[in-house]
Amino acid sequence: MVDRANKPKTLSSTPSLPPQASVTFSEDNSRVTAELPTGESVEVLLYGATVLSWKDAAGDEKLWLSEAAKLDGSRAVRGGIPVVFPVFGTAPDHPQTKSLPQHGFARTSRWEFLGKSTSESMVGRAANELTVKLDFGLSSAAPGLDPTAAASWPFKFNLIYSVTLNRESLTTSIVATNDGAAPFDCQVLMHTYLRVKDITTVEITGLANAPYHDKVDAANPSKTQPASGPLTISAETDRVYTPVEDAVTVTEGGKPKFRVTRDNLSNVVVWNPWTEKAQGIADFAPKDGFRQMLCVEPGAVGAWQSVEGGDAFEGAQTITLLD
Ligand SMILES: O=P(O)(O)OC[C@H]1O[C@@H](O)[C@H](O)[C@@H](O)[C@@H]1O
Repeated sequence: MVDRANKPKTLSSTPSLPPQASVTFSEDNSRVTAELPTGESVEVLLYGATVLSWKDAAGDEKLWLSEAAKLDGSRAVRGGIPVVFPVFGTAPDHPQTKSLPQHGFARTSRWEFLGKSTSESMVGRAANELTVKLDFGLSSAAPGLDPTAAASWPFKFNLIYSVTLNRESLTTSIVATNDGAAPFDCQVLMHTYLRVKDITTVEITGLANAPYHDKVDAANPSKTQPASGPLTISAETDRVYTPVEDAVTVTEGGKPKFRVTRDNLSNVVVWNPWTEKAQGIADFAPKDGFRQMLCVEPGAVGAWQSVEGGDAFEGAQTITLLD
């Protein structure tokens, strides 16, 4: 074989397809799971469009889910991220929503999976820009709508709920459209159960000077968070904050763990049932599981959002992993 001085270089191999996120359904079509090629994953139950699980590339779970949570559509899921709409808690004095069950009907309706969008077309993007978005829908005409909703809330509405997984964050966003002529009032909240290792070493910052409604202290509910020092949890805590800042940070053992950023959601509820309350919640297990959870719930619940016919309310949270 003649050795040529200017022999052509070996052709680089044919460009392979960029890595893609996978989206799969459970056999019974009750759940959809998305996984990035780098290993991060999110699992959503169509019942409630409830995010059940969010794992990082190492497989570490970021959300708390009760061992006794019902996942068969018989009741709202205890854990993960239930969607609260159109009422937070109950509102006996609010004529439009007074007949609705606690936290409304979005978390007890079966949503439709509308589709996925991924970053697969974004050739050349860095691995940390990989993303997959799952869209879910629920409307007043949907077959999966909780029958109590149709009976108690006679408005024409359309909800789109999107769950977006990135390598280091999870975003959930909602668009609530009024498809009818009559205006409706609503409240929206994402009831996120964050998983922690030991609640006694958890600190929450980003609430300085925030007014809050203390649901545990019925006699004296209107308070303000001090200007300095983090919030720590050492007893039943159930507070509706109206923070000045648009993000709260959760640290554990002195290390930043989660940043929860709100977009057009002016409140954040901080909830931990602690010992006695956890005992009384039938689907809360194990009973000392309150030590491994902290609810940080971005929402628009301090006031009613009035949505005119043809208009929409939009809000989102992004939870970023800091550790
Ligand atoms: O038991 P549920 O309906 O899921 O509600 C759990 C908690 O949800 C929180 O958002 C409320 O502030 C608490 O008051 C409530 O106890």
